[in-house]
Amino acid sequence: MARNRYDMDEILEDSFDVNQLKRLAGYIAPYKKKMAGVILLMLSSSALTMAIPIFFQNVMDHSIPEKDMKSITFYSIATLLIALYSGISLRIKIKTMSVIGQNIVHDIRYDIFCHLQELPFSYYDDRPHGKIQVRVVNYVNSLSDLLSNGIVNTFTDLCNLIFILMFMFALDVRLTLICLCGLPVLAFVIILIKKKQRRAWQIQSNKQSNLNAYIAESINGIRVTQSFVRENENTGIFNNLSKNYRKSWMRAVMFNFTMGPSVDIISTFTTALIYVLGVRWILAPDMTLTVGVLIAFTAYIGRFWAPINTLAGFYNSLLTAISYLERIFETIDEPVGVRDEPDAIPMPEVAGEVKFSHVSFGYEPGQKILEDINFTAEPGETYAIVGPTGAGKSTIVNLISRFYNVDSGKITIDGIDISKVTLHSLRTQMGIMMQDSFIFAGTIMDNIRYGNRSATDEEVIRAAKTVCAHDFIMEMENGYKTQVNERGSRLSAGQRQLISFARALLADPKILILDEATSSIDTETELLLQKGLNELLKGRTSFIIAHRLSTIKNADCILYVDKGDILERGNHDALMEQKGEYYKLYMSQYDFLK
Ligand SMILES: Nc1ncnc2c1ncn2[C@@H]1O[C@H](COP(=O)(O)OP(=O)(O)OP(=O)(O)O)[C@@H](O)[C@H]1O
Repeated sequence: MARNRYDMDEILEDSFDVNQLKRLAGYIAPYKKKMAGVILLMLSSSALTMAIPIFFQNVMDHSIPEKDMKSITFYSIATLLIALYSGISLRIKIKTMSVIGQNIVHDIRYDIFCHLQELPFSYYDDRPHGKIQVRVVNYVNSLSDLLSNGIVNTFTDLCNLIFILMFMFALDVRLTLICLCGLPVLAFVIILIKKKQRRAWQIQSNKQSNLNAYIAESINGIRVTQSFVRENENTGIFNNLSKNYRKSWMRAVMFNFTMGPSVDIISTFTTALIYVLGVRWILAPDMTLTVGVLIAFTAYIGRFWAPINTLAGFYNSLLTAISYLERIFETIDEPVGVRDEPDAIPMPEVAGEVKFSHVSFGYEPGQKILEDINFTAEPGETYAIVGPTGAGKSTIVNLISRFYNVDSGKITIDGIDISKVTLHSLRTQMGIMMQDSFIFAGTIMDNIRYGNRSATDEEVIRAAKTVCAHDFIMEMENGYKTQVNERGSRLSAGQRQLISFARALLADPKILILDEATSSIDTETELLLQKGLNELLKGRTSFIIAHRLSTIKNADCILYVDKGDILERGNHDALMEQKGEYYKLYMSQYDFLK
């Protein structure tokens, strides 16, 4: 999917791919034994209930005329027992199938989530996150009914139909043929609306996705919305999207609603015809039909159309589910752009030499963000990357952690090409602090420990102390046990950065990447931090991106990047002497501070 927005529909598949159902069958397979048990149970109960109309026929044609109370009592008790057996079977079916249905839903959702964990940043860059959520939550949920009831009901109803037809044929062939006349009419209705119905559900799934995307975006952007007093405009956009969703849903569901009434109309017509002809045959001089047979037969007609109605319902849910399945499997099939090569080896413990050799990269095909980048950071060196906004600084460090693969050239660590090692072994040797210091819902302790799950409380506290986060944490009501919300909304931007800083340091990495790590920290804290930082940078290869140049003056090497190219390189003094771009940038900040 090229870049998508909340108001852009996703591309709709034209023809239905049967493989999707095969894949769904793969999820159902582990439960097939239990399902078969339920189907058998339901079939036995149906077979028994099927005998009830025959009981009626016998009572009407024999027991009542012959005043045989014994057989009437027998048929009554048998009918009661059969009803009891059906009730218990139904209860077992509902319970078992609900559990199985929810298990399958869980399995599918688990697979999508696992896959999402591996998908490259570019996948998330390209679409609204709400459109991803809707697949994991709503679309998968929508399969639940189909999986818990649909499949078993379809099997049992198909078998029921066969049973019923056998009984009906045994009772009266002519009446059965009249009843069957309705089926071609129903098939014609299905063929007539099938294509439109499928498309309507696909459109509905798109509109639902758009609406979800906008809700997610609005929640994330609520501060900006309220700051710029955009509430009314946003409500208007939401209103439109919601109306579009309602409209698409109404249209899709209208097709579904066509099925039930069609079945009803067709069944009423055939039943009426059966009554008319049946009564005629009863009244005929040769009396080719008895009253008992007609009564028993009409009881079967109801049972004949009931499964057809459920099958039509199943067909509806199948068409609905298919439009969701397309999206679900599309997500699961999304290629993991950055993944371990089949022969990837674990990266041995590194000393920390990072080398870029003729590296070029662009986020989109044909676009160049970095062009022929070359540099070598020796183990333990601190590299600062500076330059104007959008120059490509974050892109360089993202490539070191292999969040994206390079288009050409190579990046090596200690001489080993990073594309040839496992991502896990590579990233566990890096401490990365990105621009958006993401805070997860949980305690502050958990958030710092995210960098190293085996760290003790003491180690967490030591890391926090080093980055000067300890004091503010201790001032909070529960210290390290204080609960913070997702995104850390109750923390200041600087506090969030300090926590992420501690998280990166706790990983005790050989390679440290700090992307704008100190941009929201006040100058006083930064000075304090600098001391701890200097200690920590010792023995680690570090890449620091900073707009505030005072923080990187001591770097071993400063790369001045602009438009994806390294324009200047050297330490602070050398670059100042050069009186080039770095000099201008530094002086402009210096003048500004004067
Ligand atoms: N995910 C992305 N998809 C497409 N283009 C991107 C993506 N991320 C960044 N870019 C583009 O790549 C270029 C370099 O971005 P980058 O984030 O590396 O800049 P930067 O130097 O770190 O900027 P800043 O100082 O503002 O953080 C910019 O033109 C930006 O628009």
